Amino acid sequence: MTGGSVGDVVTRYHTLRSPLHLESGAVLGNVVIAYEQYGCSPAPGNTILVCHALSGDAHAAGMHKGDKHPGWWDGVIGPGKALDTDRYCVIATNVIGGCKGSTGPASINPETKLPYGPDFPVITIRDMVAAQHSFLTELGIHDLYAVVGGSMGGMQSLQWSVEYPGFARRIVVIAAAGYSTPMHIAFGAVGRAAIMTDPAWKGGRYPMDEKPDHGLSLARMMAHITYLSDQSMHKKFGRRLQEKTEYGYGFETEFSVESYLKHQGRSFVQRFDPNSYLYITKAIDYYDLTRNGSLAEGLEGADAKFLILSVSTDWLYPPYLSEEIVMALNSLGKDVQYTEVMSGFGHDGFLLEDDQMNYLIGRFLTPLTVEDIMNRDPPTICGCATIRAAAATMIEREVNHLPVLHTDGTLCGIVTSWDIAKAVAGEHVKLDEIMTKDVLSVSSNDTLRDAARILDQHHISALPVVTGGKVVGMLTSEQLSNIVERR
Ligand SMILES: CC(=O)SCCNC(=O)CCNC(=O)[C@H](O)C(C)(C)COP(=O)(O)OP(=O)(O)OC[C@H]1O[C@@H](n2cnc3c(N)ncnc32)[C@H](O)[C@@H]1OP(=O)(O)O
Ligand SMILES: N[C@@H](CCO)C(=O)O
Repeated sequence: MTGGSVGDVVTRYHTLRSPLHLESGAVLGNVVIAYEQYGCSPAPGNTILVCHALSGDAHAAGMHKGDKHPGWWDGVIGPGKALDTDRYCVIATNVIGGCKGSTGPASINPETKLPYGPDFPVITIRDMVAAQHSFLTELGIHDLYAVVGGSMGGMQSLQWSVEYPGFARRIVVIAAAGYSTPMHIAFGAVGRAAIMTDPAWKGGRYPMDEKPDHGLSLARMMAHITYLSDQSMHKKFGRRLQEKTEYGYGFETEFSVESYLKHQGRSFVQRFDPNSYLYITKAIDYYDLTRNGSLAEGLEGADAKFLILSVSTDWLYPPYLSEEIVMALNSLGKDVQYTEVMSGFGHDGFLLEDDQMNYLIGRFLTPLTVEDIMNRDPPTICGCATIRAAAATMIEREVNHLPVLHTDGTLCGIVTSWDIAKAVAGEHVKLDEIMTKDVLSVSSNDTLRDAARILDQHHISALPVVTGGKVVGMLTSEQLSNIVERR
């Protein structure tokens, strides 16, 4: 699926009119939410909220003037892309606790006129979602077509489904989990230790021009390894040596992977605040929808259609964590679709596999309808015709089903090749004697899932497509199976 870009964009800022009552019991006032809005104007049922991962922000798509890279999910958001801005209003926000415009530890505490630093209250994924909900309702948005997120964004998506059941009709959870595993917590702990043991950290009360960048850089270097895969690292770096760029243990050369990680560490400290890293990784570690006993109990209240996606080589959020979500949702009878995306990129695959993300998310958000695959010129037969004439038409047009029409062109029945075989055995002559009069049909904008459900429930293999009483097409189980094979 290709598509255009949303073009030049700007980040906007909204100050919440009401204070946030956080899960810890703390109250956070004067909360600013940084956001970007793309595509259509928000209207009931057309707004999609995009939730970012650990180091993401509100700049999900388009270009900021002067930047060399677009927003972090530009490949999936835009005209004709999965998050189709010709069809939807797409909004991305920066989470509270972040450092890209929304209120976080680096924001000025109105009481002290100094950065909050360690005085910033502990925040959770639930608090992030509550802030998004307050923001949206203050913008006059009281429902969502979908919430879409990867990694920590996927945790936010899941939280949306249980915190505000029914507010969002569709929930997309990518490369995520219903809880943080001990391994997640372990990586978070080492990253936080790297920051807090940096002498420049000063208990979190560091001057903004003397941040513990060394510790933050180390935290990012380690975390970034978890976003890649053994396969992608072999391919990207191998054992290549390259000229040393800076400290390299005194050797004249260093491995390509060393240089890459140092680059990622260096560029990360330019755009991220160490205290935000502490608060957000802690929020990720605290995330646990199983805390009331099981994931199924944690998801019980959810009211939405779900798409769960995992990445085959993701060893930070391995597919089993997504499969657990799917099994929990299935056990609750929820409407859930699941795909393991085949990718060598590891966890960050959800940021790189644009074609697969566009296809899978696009098909879920904007499902194929009957009109997309129906036979638009189906042969029909008049109810006054003979069985012989119907048989001849089926042979000539190589079909097994014929919608039967009244003289005014409206549908009055359907006859199948099996009906005709029975008729010949029973020596019937008139169509009226053998056709099915109580005809099941679909409309052109019904989804293929709904059509497939009718075919399956009634053990039939074709459905006339009817608009205004007139037959405008024909959908057969063969067309549906062709679609499945092409997927
Ligand atoms: C998901 C969210 O919510 S937002 C967060 C998304 N953004 C990030 O995580 C930023 C850091 N993460 C990344 O860059 C991720 O790897 C991705 C998925 C976003 C981008 O992946 P890729 O397109 O494969 O880029 P890659 O990871 O190779 O990094 C490319 C950069 O590394 C540099 N690089 C590549 N190899 C080397 C090397 N051997 N030595 C030094 N630098 C190197 C490139 O020059 C390039 O520099 P740039 O950052 O100035 O563009
Ligand atoms: N690499 C992305 C995904 C992490 O889960 C980020 O830094 O946010």
